[in-house]
Amino acid sequence: MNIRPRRNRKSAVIRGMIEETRLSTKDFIFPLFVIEGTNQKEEVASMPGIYRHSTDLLLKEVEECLTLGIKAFDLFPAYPESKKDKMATESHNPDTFYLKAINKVKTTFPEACIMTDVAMDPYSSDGHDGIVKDGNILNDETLEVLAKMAIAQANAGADILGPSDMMDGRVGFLREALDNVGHTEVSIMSYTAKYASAFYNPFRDALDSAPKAGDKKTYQMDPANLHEALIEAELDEAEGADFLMVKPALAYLDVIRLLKENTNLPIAAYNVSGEYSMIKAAHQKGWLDGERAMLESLLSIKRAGANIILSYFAKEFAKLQG
Ligand SMILES: NCc1[nH]cc(CCC(=O)O)c1CC(=O)O
Ligand SMILES: [Mg+2]
Repeated sequence: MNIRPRRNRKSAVIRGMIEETRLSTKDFIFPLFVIEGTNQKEEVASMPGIYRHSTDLLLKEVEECLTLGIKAFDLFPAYPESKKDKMATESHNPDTFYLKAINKVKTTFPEACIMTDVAMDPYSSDGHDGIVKDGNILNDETLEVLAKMAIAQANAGADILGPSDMMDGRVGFLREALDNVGHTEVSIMSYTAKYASAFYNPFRDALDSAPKAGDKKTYQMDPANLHEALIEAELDEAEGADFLMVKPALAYLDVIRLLKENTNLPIAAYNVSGEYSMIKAAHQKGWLDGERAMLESLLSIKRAGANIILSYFAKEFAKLQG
């Protein structure tokens, strides 16, 4: 034997030098849940360690994360049922707490990068990402609502908008709507390949946003499909997306790799709520080492080709870098 791969594994120093993939706090976007009120901090039952914050406490959380090196945040609002309707009207009410929270965070911490979510579900009495009519999700009518909320979020100070709804044509529609009102600098991170996944349930608990009837399979992608993601990617790129996202991440590492190899745009991956919760739950049961499982899964997402990772583990990861 003149070739022994184990020689390159013999010490921590050598292993460190030949590491092909390295995670950095700069890779992360930290999703945060926002609720109305003051001095509110509620743990999400199915996401240990993750909270819904009122704006005042959200500012403290953002400040702490900035100190740890996390500079990018994705804000999601949780609304009570009383604020929801079929048309998601509250999403573009200029006085709504979510838009005010975006503005407050951005003006308090101008150095932070603030991403927001463009989709109807947190404000929809149907719990769907689009307008529901006779059990169908209307595509083109939904685009008008998305454009209103996108402009409202851009006006509030969002740096990056994240359309997470999977309506066809929305990236181009939003790009034009934003440009028409002068928001040419606001970026779009498209949820390009978003699958109809079982791993979103804890998020829907956090937002109380589960569909009231039916599922999301007529707009979110079928987990069986890989190449269909390329169709979505080509369209989003042509429509002016600045970043392409794959979601979820761990069960879709092949999709991350495929998109990475087929675009020059940066690729983001969303390490979703269920991926977080299953590691936390197994750790709580003593069935695996949660910290190692976290690091290994985050590493796999980057190794697959993601430039950016949206993850509920972001803060925990940053703390470990210490
Ligand atoms: N527009 C909805 C939206 N935006 C982000 C997530 C999921 C995020 C997560 O699970 O962490 C979802 C859930 C869904 O599509 O039902
Ligand atoms: Mg699409």
